[in-house]
Amino acid sequence: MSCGSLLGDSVDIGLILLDSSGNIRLWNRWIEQRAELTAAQASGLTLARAFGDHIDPRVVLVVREALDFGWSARLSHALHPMPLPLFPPGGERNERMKQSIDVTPVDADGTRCCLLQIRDVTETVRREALLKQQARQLRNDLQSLSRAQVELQRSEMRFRELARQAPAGLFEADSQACCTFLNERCEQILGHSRDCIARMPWVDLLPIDDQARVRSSWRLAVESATRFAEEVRYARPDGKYLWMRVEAGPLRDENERISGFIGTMVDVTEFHERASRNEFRANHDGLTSLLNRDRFERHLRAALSGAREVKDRVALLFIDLDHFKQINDTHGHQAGDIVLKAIAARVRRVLRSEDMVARYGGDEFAVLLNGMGDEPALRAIVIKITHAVALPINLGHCHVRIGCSIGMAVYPDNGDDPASLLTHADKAMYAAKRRRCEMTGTSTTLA
Ligand SMILES: Nc1nc2c(ncn2[C@@H]2O[C@H](COP(=O)(O)OP(=O)(O)OP(=O)(O)O)[C@@H](O)[C@H]2O)c(=O)[nH]1
Repeated sequence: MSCGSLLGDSVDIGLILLDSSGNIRLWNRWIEQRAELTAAQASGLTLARAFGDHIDPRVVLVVREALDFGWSARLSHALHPMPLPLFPPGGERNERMKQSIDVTPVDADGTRCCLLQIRDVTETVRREALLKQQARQLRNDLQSLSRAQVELQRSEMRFRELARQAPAGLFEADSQACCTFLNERCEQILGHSRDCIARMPWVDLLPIDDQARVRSSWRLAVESATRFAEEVRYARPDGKYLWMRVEAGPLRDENERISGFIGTMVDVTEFHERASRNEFRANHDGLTSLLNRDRFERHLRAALSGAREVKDRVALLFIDLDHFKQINDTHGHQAGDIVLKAIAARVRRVLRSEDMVARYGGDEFAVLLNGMGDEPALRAIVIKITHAVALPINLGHCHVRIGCSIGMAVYPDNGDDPASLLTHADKAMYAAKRRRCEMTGTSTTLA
């Protein structure tokens, strides 16, 4: 074996040396393994004869140019995908190897020969294709990302504008109720700038007495991942006092963990005040502000069932003004109203705060005394009320005096339900009125 053959077999590229006539002189082992033709079989043949018809005509051309004009050439895979029919060693016949061929004129013993250096670029081509595919994918991903970024910016702008114009206060807070976002309306409601309350728990702005209750309600919402909803009192720094409805729902991160709350603050002061006014109106008499008949009877029912349980006593007083009509007739209806209001205030004043006083009808009042049952104590209260009612009432241009008749009923002595106690007290009141009329004639004492 020649030194050239030895060298040729030890390299990891294909080497073919053609003499000046284009006949094969060297055909290394690398080629043997991929062409399935031994060096001995190929020796002296032209490339076309050695490889048959499957050879790329460009190979023949560049070999001719190298031999005739001494030109070098490269047949790269990109332009000539498979110049020679070479196959991966041990591979299938249909898997032709991708190659690049350097064609170089060389001088051997004073004659021009041509050397073909053939490299297997199958793997390089495969990697290139993979890289190209990855680059394409990356480009697509980048495009989607920038589209998503534009969309995100747009939706952020949309949200900011919506939040700016929202009629309700919008806020975001962490699990400790510290605000991480507040819109303009929130600032207006709270009367604080965002910077001033950012990162502090909004609960700390509430009146001290309410903080513990609201804080524990917030904590409960955080722990159970449920909605928070509370109506809270709030004193603004400018001294304005308001009611706020605060509602918030949990926000979850990508791992479904609660990352905070997003919610609304709405000024419901007007609604609240209207509701309290309505509630007051539904339960109180418009002229005297005492309880109305309906509310009084509900209190009476509740008091009786309570007394029944603890075996207590309950007293009911029925007060009717004497000859009240004469005040209306003499001084006018407005004067009558002044008298009714004055009497209501006086009766209220002589009783304990826990006693209930109601305007029961036109000039009738009812009193409910819990835990009061013994006759002397009741008599003392009746006398106190009678004296208070009898004091002169200033009508502006004159004073009037008016008397009253009082009837009483005691649970359980005179009945054990509201109706029988009210009937008893009413009858007792009429009996008292008869006695007073007998004693005083028919006159209402006018000053
Ligand atoms: N000013 C005024 N008068 C009222 C009001 N409600 C009822 N009245 C009048 O109260 C008067 C009650 O008359 P009566 O039931 O005869 O009572 P009285 O004049 O006190 O007569 P006796 O109970 O028999 O002593 C009527 O004239 C009603 O019009 C009110 O809200 N304001």
